[in-house]
Amino acid sequence: MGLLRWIKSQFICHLLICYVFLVSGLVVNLLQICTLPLWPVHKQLARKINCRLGYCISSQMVALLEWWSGTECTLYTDPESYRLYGKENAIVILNHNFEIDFLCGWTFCDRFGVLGTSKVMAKKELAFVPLIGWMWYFQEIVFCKRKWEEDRRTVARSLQNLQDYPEDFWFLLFCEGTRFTEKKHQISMQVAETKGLPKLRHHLLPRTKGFCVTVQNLRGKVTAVYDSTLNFRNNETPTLRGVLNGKKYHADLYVRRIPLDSIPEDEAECAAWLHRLYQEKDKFQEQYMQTGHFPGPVKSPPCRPWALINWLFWASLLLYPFFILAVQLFYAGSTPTIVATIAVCIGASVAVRWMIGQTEIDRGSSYGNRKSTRKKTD
Ligand SMILES: CC/C=C\C/C=C\C/C=C\C/C=C\C/C=C\C/C=C\CCC(=O)SCCNC(=O)CCNC(=O)[C@H](O)C(C)(C)COP(=O)(O)OP(=O)(O)OC[C@H]1O[C@@H](n2cnc3c(N)ncnc32)[C@H](O)[C@@H]1OP(=O)(O)O
Ligand SMILES: CCCCCCCCCCCCCCCC(=O)OC[C@@H](O)COP(=O)(O)O
Repeated sequence: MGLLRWIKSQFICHLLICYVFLVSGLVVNLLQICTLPLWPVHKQLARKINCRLGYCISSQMVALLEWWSGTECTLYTDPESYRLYGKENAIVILNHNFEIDFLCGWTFCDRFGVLGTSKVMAKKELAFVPLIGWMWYFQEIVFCKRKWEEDRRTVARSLQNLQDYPEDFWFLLFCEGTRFTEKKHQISMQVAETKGLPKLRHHLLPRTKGFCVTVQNLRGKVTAVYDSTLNFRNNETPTLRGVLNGKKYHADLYVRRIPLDSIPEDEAECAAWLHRLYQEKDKFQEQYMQTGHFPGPVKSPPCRPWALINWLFWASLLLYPFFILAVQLFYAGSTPTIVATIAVCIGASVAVRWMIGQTEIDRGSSYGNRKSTRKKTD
């Protein structure tokens, strides 16, 4: 093992990275709370400030992926579409097979300058994840309970709020609604069979309600759907824990730009359109499995320095007082103070482990583990 790899795998490095992340995150969350009085007075300014504050948190994770683990993210797309990325509002559709798929998504957002404004339809449970979930509240993320009877109104309302959003944004939808597992796949294919739909090998059957309501409510604001298919080279199974340990992964993302105007307005047709899209996505994944690459030319955006600069800023601000405190404690600290400090470190470490646990598929929800049935209200 090289020296650098050994250093990256050391607990003390993880502790320092997580310390910067936790403390800066709390500071940012606090600053976000301070913007609350601004919302009724100057909503657009409050939104712009919150985008930049949010960037301070999410870009630290991007920096971890790009600069710490050195993960390579390659984009397969056509040059015509490439010119528009980051310059228009878009709905992004992504497969949901990997623990760090959201992080690769964030990396591309950063490279196209839309990380601060990036949005997602997220399960409600994530709203309670410290720092990230709290930050999302101020970034107007759309939360859903994955219970359509309750979501249909709240989701539509949150989407309508984005109609006057002042900056370009990407709205991410994992239409499969949950991460891929063999069991969930098997069950969703039984559902596909009862609906007379072709079987998918690499995807769960997409849930169409969220997509249709998104298209309906963002029509006029969003100009395109970016159909994105992600995979990792050499059958890598990336984890956030691996990224923190400095492990390098190789992500390949295939993106097709589809004008929103070409998506049917009628709900049933829109749902059928999404099913067809997933059948195509499945073929792209099959091709990737066979050949090791997606169709289309490679047009990767360059890595930008801002995520690293942001991390260096927070690190220089927060690590110096941390070291002073540690030295003072070591030389002059009383036993109770030392014990209390160690307890705080252990607490912070447990908190970060819990947050990382949220990304782990093995600890995922049971959503999609059985066929859900719904009373026909629509
Ligand atoms: C150039 C570069 C391009 C791209 C770069 C890539 C990305 C960057 C972009 C942005 C980044 C932004 C942020 C990223 C950061 C972090 C994100 C992290 C995580 C958040 C993600 C999540 O939390 S995913 C989970 C939440 N989201 C969703 O669930 C969305 C999808 N779901 C839906 O749309 C659902 O419809 C719903 C949630 C709106 C409602 O769900 P509900 O279950 O109540 O109803 P459904 O209608 O869906 O279900 C009933 C119907 O489904 C059939 N059924 C039953 N059982 C199953 C089964 N097991 N599988 C499939 N289908 C099933 C049932 O028969 C019903 O059918 P009907 O015909 O009656 O409708
Ligand atoms: C630089 C700092 C490093 C510190 C690491 C702390 C990181 C905490 C990150 C928490 C971010 C949580 C985002 C999780 C996204 C996710 O993957 O959600 C899963 C859902 O889609 C579907 O859930 P499920 O139904 O369970 O499959």
